[in-house]
Amino acid sequence: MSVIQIENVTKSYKGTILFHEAYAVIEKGKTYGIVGPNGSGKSVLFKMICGFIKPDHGSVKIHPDYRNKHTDFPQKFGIIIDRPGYIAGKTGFENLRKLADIQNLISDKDIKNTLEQVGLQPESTQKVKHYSLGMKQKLALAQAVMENQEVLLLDEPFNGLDQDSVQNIREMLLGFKKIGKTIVLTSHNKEDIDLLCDHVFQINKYQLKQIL
Ligand SMILES: Nc1ncnc2c1ncn2[C@@H]1O[C@H](COP(=O)(O)OP(=O)(O)OP(=O)(O)O)[C@@H](O)[C@H]1O
Repeated sequence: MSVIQIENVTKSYKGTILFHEAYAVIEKGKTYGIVGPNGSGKSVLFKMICGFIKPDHGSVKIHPDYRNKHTDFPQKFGIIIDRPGYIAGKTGFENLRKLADIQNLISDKDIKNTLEQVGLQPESTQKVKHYSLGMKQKLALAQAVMENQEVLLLDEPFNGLDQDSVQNIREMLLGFKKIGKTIVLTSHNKEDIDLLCDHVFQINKYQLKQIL
């Protein structure tokens, strides 16, 4: 079953072409890597998948199981795109609790378990404004996965992480893979891509070229 179908998508900004008649299919339960140089359109692709921006032509089709009746944002999707806007004066837990309150699907304990899973201290009183880059990244990962979403769109999930943390997050994602989640991620690190991905699309000449 295909979760996402990118069909004939063309997108440009002020005369800069990013995609021209691009196609790709994301199948349920597989892990995909999207690779390409800086500025090639990986984040823009993720934003189109999430319905935050529209293609100029063509379409991004989301399987009905994941369509949301009320918004363009698909349901059962956990995402990292750019850096989430946190409330700087609150702790990691408080930030996640606020986000979780939107759907109210998970308990405080679930949030704390997720913080621990990504390598943050659940009970820490440190405010997010004092977080390091890597800690902010872990918080972004926590918000993406905390609700046990079926599909994860992760733009540069390993950004800013130290080696042990990279290992921890790789293992977390491999665990998600094992239980059948669908994962689409970008990384500039070939090792992450080789280790995690079943399939790889490379942005090449405005197309999504499947290289694995
Ligand atoms: N809202 C926008 N308005 C104008 N240009 C934009 C907009 N959003 C993205 N772009 C441009 O589109 C191009 C692709 O950006 P994108 O962030 O998708 O690249 P990327 O492949 O994710 O890069 P990186 O590897 O550096 O993260 C860039 O040149 C960027 O400046």
